[in-house]
Amino acid sequence: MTFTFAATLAERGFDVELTIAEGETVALLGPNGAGKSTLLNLIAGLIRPDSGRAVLDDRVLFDVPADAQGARAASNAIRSRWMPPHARGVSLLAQDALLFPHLTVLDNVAFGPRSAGVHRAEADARAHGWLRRVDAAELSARKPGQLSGGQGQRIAVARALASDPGLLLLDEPLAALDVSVAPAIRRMLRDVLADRTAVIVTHDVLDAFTLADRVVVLEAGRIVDIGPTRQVLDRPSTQFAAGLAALNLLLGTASAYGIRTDAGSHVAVPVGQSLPEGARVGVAIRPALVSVSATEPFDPALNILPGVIIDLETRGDLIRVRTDHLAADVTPGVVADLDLSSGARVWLAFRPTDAVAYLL
Ligand SMILES: Nc1ncnc2c1ncn2[C@@H]1O[C@H](COP(=O)(O)OP(=O)(O)OP(=O)(O)O)[C@@H](O)[C@H]1O
Repeated sequence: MTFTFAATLAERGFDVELTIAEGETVALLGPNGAGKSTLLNLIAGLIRPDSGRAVLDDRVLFDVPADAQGARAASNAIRSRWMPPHARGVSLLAQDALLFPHLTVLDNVAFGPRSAGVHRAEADARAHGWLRRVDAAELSARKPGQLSGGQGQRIAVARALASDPGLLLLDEPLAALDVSVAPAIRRMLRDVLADRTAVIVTHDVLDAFTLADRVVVLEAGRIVDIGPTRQVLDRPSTQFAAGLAALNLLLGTASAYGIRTDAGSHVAVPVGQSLPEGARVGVAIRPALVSVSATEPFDPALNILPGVIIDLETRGDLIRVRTDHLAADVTPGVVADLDLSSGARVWLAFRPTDAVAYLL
């Protein structure tokens, strides 16, 4: 069930190419408006690309040559191919479980196989099987109106899988759920996604780590980062991915003495770490390893960068001091002692050995 996809949609500034291996789950991350839903909707067949081609297990979902529209008008020589959504073998699970309100849970789950021509007894048997798999067997006779949010989402997953899709698309499946039920649903998804080809849109880095083999970071309709989950989040190449991983990211160029950041600062990296001079590099630093001073410290052993505080945010026992460059996690006592507040000018320091530098 390898899936290959390429599509452009000029109206939304969208231009993405992606291949997903059989059984692989890919997490799709990106800021609001990045094009995550557009990608899912193009795969599901809910919107048409200007150009592109998508193939799932040798079946062409769409094939729209770049000049198809002009050519059709001119000669009709180049034809687009377009498979309707219901024939694609793709299930899209939306954020809110959209179950048929008048059908029982069992009939909701059996709906897919029945529509595909499977006999009632067999469709019901499959539906019971999926309800057991999502730990919701006892809900089979209920109507959707009698379900909690978490129960509804379990049923929606069972329904999406009952039609045995070659590709499962999940659009923030945990976003609408209470934090108290999300862990159980995440465990269930981990179980059902284990050997399945799937794309999951999420804003939660925990989902990426627990559910996905690979992450794709979209920004402004393009892929800006792609790779194994740990690699992309441990060694981010975009501020967005760094933010998800709660890391500071400095981007720059390797010099003979360390890194020259794009903002013009010099940063020393761990001794012995040699990066080819002139290469593009990222430097990741955990906010907990950054200290804040109100006056410029003098310590040649530290990297020291200036910053202007943008905001202060409580994070458990610590306060995250976010500046225009780096963020630092400090105790409330430090905030009080230094009288830190938005707009204040501060100095941020970290040891070279606490930075991780890597080629981009
Ligand atoms: N129906 C539409 N018609 C025209 N443009 C749209 C439509 N829906 C979305 N867009 C635009 O396409 C771009 C991508 O939007 P999309 O909804 O795919 O982003 P997203 O990554 O899913 O965002 P979010 O995280 O907010 O759901 C945005 O610029 C958006 O304004």
